[in-house]
Amino acid sequence: MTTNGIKENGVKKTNNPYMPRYEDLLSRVSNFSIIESTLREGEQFANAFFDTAKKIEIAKALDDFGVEYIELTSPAASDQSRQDCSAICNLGLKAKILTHIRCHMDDARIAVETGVDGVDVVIGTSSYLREFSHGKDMDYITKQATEVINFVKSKGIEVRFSSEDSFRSDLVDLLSIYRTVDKLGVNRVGIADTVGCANPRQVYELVRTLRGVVSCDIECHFHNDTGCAIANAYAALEAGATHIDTSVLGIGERNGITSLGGLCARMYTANKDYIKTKYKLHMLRDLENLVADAVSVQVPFNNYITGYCAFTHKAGIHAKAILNNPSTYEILKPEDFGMTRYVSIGHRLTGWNAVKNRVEQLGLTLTDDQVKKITAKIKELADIRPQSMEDVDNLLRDYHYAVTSGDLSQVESVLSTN
Ligand SMILES: CC(=O)SCCNC(=O)CCNC(=O)[C@H](O)C(C)(C)COP(=O)(O)OP(=O)(O)OC[C@H]1O[C@@H](n2cnc3c(N)ncnc32)[C@H](O)[C@@H]1OP(=O)(O)O
Ligand SMILES: O=C(O)CCC(=O)C(=O)O
Ligand SMILES: [Zn+2]
Repeated sequence: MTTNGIKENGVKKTNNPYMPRYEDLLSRVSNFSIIESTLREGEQFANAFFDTAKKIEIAKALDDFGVEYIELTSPAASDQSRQDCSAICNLGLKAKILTHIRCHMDDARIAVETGVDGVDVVIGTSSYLREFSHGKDMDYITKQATEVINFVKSKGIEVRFSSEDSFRSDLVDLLSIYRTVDKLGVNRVGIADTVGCANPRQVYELVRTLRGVVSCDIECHFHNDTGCAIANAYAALEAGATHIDTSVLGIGERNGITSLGGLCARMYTANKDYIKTKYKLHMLRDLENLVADAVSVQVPFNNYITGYCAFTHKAGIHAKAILNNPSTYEILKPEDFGMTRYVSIGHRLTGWNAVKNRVEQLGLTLTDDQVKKITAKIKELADIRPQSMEDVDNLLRDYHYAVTSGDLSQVESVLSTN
């Protein structure tokens, strides 16, 4: 690794603190592609059933959003899956269309006839899957992969080879098969955290090691069983991965994979302009609603970007600062995603600055001292039950009316404890 003042490849580096570090040169956080797998991994979600029309609607929406690749269910899964794959290939979308198959010639023969731009080939390399899934050893896998890859390449379309359950596979086996398929000329190799066991540090190390072994692109696929799917995707990009698999709302087998929206949120913090230029972020909400509806789930309340409270500020200390400068408590700008900010004031954690802002929004005029008094009243009421915005607005209007009337008994009546 390059570090200042340390010899690398026999060359002494100068001790310049501004010199780019090796890690920075590896990083692809500002230069990566999304392989959107709602129509493949997402179809493995427990609730998912997409008919042809729904698949086409989702594929078009993903294409509009700007993802670079759309991955579809294996055409070997069923006759309708094969027909749907061809139908989506015929849509003439900007995104490249991929399908995902087992490392098997039977599947490969069907896949190349669908009109896809590329085929994602996968086979398990961990001892679990070698023993209990397909039952093949590494020699057999290598032979089979060679045949399938050469066949797909002979059709002039992209091919990716991926090792399922990469993080529970033997590192020597992994690097050896990746090196072999790289030499065969695959477009990408894939690393898959199939069971969601990996953490960002392990991901960084494996991807960085692989980056030194293959010259092709590196795709990564992360399951979210232990909550690391987005962080792992970020770590992979930092280590030189070029492609990340996502699905809308993260739907997939078990509790799913890196979500498209979550990845956008994370990458926005790394390079806002890059993400804003590449993807139509304001379409995210409609895209998520489309998929949520198709699989009969609600968008989670705490979803990245589009969760109902993702841009709601509540505590008085936050509200004051947000009203002065939204960057104080917002790393994502809601307007960049077609969302709006909301300051909630009808509760006992509110503060006079937030209430004053609401007073001004309503076009009322109160002194700071008066705002503080009515804030105390809001808190008193909210100690009993939360107040809706309408409740608060009515109270503010009543109080304003009372103070402008000059009738002290009316003022006291508004402020008094009932
Ligand atoms: C981690 C992942 O998500 S990988 C992608 C998962 N996607 C899918 O499974 C797609 C949907 N699947 C299907 O429709 C079916 O499973 C099919 C059509 C692929 C296969 O169906 P079947 O022939 O009935 O086999 P079944 O599903 O019971 O078992 C899988 C077979 O593939 C073999 N296999 C499993 N993984 C692989 C692989 N990556 N490469 C080659 N063969 C494999 C298994 O050994 C087993 O073979 P067997 O028939 O000799 O026992
Ligand atoms: O093909 C791949 O890389 C990933 C397959 C998959 O869905 C997984 O391993 O979880
Ligand atoms: Zn998966």
